[in-house]
Amino acid sequence: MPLSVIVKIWTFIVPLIWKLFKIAFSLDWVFTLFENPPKASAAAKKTLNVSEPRNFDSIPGPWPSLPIIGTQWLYMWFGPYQLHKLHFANEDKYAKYGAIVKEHYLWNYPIVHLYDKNDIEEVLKYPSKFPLRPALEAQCIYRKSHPERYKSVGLVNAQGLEWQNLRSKLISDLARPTIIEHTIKQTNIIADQFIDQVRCSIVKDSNTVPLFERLIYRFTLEGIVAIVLDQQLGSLRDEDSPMVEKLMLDTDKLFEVCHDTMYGLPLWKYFPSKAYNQLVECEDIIYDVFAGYVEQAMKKMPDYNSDLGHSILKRIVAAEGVDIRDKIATLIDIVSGGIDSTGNAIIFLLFNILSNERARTEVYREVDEVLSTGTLLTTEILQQMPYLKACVIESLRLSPVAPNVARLLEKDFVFQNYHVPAGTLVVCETGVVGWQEHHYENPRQFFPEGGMEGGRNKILFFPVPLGVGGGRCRGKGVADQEMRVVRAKLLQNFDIEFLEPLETIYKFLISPKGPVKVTVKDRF
Ligand code: HEM
Repeated sequence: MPLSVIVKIWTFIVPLIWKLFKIAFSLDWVFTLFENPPKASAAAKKTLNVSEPRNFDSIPGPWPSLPIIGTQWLYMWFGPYQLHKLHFANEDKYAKYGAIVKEHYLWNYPIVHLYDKNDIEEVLKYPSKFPLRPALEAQCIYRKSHPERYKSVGLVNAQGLEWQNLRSKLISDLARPTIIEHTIKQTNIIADQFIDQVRCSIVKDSNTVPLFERLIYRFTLEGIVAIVLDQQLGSLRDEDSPMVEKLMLDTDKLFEVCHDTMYGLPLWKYFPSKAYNQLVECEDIIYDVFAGYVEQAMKKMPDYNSDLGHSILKRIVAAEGVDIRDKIATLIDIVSGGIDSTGNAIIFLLFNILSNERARTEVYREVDEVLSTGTLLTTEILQQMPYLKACVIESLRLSPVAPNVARLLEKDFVFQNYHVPAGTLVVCETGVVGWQEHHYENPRQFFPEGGMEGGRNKILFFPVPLGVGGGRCRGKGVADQEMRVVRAKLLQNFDIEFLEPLETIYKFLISPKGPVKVTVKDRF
């Protein structure tokens, strides 16, 4: 056989057989067809003027962007990604396309993902008067259609001057260290009730605690209600509290439906969809419960004017120049923003510590050294536990709860030598940055020493898990305090084992996919 025929067979037939083999065993090939054209060859690159920013349209990303649905097909039943696994999808896009990726939402609206630490820092630290955050459209529509309850779309959705007014008048105290320090006694009381409730829930022979994660969310709900609303719901004292159970399910569901209405096809705009109806139901129930608390507080207003003390509720109720509807909505946003976020972070923290032999030993050593049974955990005592603090930082890096922060650009930027115009929606993928190998050795390993003084985590800007700049999370102090107190008390009292690895699911936040299976044994 002539050599040319052999070469032809080799270059044509063999790849064809290989392709057929791939078709038979996987559908991955379908997606490779839709990826952007191959990157320029080295020779072609030489001819490019690298100092000239490249065109916005040439930003790499999944392809094609179809009429109307853009690249949303990626998340449909036949696509490679799932909306409830968006955190993995966003990591995969980084691996496939690099540090900047462009997708197209409905009507081909572009969304740019940023994966470079410096680009992200540039966006989040931009000295903006009013950082522009994309609002939850379905929630805004619901709130606008209820003017008897909502004057505005609420703190988490408001923009510009309206947002600044709400933020400065209503939630600046939430981040004040003196106020947070004052709330630590309350957090201790709630944490002790939580420990008692865990103890009562241990199943005798197996030492398992059914629905462990629900107990954690009850703790964060009770904690935030005590700190922000000066009340106790009593759900950690009374096992059977249907109202609290409903409230927790509804705040959890609210995150899920916000996720579905934000990332899924917005059919709810045109038809009365299930997701939108669920959003309405959750908002109604949460509103009714919390409005009741604020009304009770309002009745005591004359006393409040004379002594606001350290109470966040009293300060919010007494704030001048803000409509009462905005006060109620802000209290709702604070409380619902603080339950699942901190609850998820506590579960991830426990899992990361207890499934790492070195961290587990060190943490128990520190707890035993610093705490004796029944100690009230004060800010000073917490400061004597640097390893605990480092575990919180490291766990938020390894298992971020809020894996990205979105902004609408206020001016033109150049990222990765691509021109990105003002008005573009960029998603800063802070979670993926925390897993990048050029920042961390073994980034998938839990390594709390990295978060300690002089440790490797210094290279990243820690506040990112809770945002940076003007729009950052104001609940950081509350979350940090709750995480440290409950974890210290849990490990002071119990030997805990996770029976299975934690699976995660994306419901606006990254959450553990329950049930979380643990065994819990009394240490003393
Ligand atoms: C580990 C737990 C938490 C995480 C990871 C977290 C994360 C975040 C993030 C990433 C943002 C957006 C920041 C930005 O756009 O730059 C945010 C905003 C917010 N968080 Fe948190 N958060 C946590 C706990 C809490 C708690 C306990 C509260 C309430 C006490 C809270 C209340 C809020 C509020 C009210 C906002 C909106 C601020 C605004 O729009 O001005 N968060 N949070």
